Amino acid sequence: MNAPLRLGIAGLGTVGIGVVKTVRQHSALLSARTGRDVSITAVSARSRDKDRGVNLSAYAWEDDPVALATRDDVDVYVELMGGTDGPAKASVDAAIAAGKDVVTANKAMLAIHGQSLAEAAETAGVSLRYEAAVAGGIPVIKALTEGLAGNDITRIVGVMNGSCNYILTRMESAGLSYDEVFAEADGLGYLEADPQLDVGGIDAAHKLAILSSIAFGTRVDFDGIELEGIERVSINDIRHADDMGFKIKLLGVAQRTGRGLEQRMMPCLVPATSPMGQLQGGTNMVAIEGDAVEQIVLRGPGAGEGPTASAVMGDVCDIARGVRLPVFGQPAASLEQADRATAVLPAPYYLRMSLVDKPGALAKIATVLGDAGVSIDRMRQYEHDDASAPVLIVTHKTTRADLNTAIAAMKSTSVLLSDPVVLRIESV
Ligand SMILES: NC(=O)C1=CN([C@@H]2O[C@H](COP(=O)(O)OP(=O)(O)OC[C@H]3O[C@@H](n4cnc5c(N)ncnc54)[C@H](O)[C@@H]3O)[C@@H](O)[C@H]2O)C=CC1
Ligand SMILES: N[C@@H](CC=O)C(=O)O
Ligand code: NA
Repeated sequence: MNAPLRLGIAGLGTVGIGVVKTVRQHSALLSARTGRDVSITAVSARSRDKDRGVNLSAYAWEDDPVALATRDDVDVYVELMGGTDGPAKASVDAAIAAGKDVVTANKAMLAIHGQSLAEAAETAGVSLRYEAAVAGGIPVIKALTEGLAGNDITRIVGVMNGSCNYILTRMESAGLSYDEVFAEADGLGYLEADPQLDVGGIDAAHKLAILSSIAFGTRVDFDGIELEGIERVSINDIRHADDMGFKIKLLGVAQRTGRGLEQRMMPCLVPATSPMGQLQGGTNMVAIEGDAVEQIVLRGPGAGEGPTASAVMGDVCDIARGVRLPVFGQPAASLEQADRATAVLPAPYYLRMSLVDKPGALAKIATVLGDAGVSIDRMRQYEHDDASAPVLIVTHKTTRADLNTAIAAMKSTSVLLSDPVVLRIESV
């Protein structure tokens, strides 16, 4: 048996306690698979006295995560507190400076500080691993950095926030409004402490930024993501989209467009019968497309004690086995600063609009679309109420620029009662 691998764990919440339980339950399995005894020597969290349902008395306690990260009897610092800066960042910096390997689940920190952390870790010759940070229990980081390393990755598309998928699918199945389901999800503890991170698309965008960097050899660029949350998705949008054969998903898409990198996280339509369209509740799904492999689809739990601990322990096992990889799959110094590109590639779009119920209103809309070069694939008009007529249009593939031209022209026709809802349709 080789030297033991000693963990120091900062953060004893959902993920931290999951890791403590896994290390205990699977000690024989971990040593059989890695050839080393994997054990915990010290822990840290905000409150020492809190009952976490697990006896922690065998471990040394540190109030300060920086002190934990630099202890002589800690080989791997496991950061499971969260937060972009503050103690998480300070302690990871300290661990790297002290020559410790680091495992974290902190997507917010990596999405903002990924480049500098990767450079520091690689300069210090230590590992910085983060499988739990993206799509929880799904080994998507491992798939990209290792299994698909021989591919030129062409596109990543996925549902990466379980809370948003839960809200959207629950709205549909229960026929409830966004506000009602948001309150329900909050009550069930499904949302982050700051729910805006979930419903604003920010958490999912953090994850997309990390995946893009590995897939396209670029520096993590969270600010380059075109971002829109799910707060404005109404039950009507969900019902009408369903009527046209689509589901609404908070979808992340990253792809190379020429020399630029396009990154989007926003509500999109996907075919109702597609695997992505059928994704229910808090499950995540990521499709990766590469020139050699064509497409692979990974699906599984994106959050929760067990799935996240599973991902953390996968990283710990690699470190125990001596597997060392550049943080983002290639040396951080070689990552390119990509130009930002917006959605230039054409796609079909879905438009929902409310028109004045007067003769010729629909004809005016069709004319402005035609004038802008936007071709209509399908159209549906619903029973009108006293004053307005709801209309749905699915276009053929068009550029967002041409569609914007058409929408601007629509607004000056005086037949629109409110701004149209515009959603891109993605093929997955
Ligand atoms: N809960 C989940 O399913 C997932 C969580 N993550 C990430 O894992 C990390 C941890 O998440 P959870 O376990 O859900 O959080 P949590 O809120 O359940 O637990 C956080 C723990 O960190 C400790 N902590 C927070 N701030 C601290 C500070 N300043 N000093 C010392 N201790 C501090 C708290 O006392 C608590 O023990 C976050 O980065 C989160 O984004 C990633 C994937 C899934
Ligand atoms: N809030 C996140 C938790 C895991 O990253 C989600 O809902 O997916
Ligand atoms: Na993962």
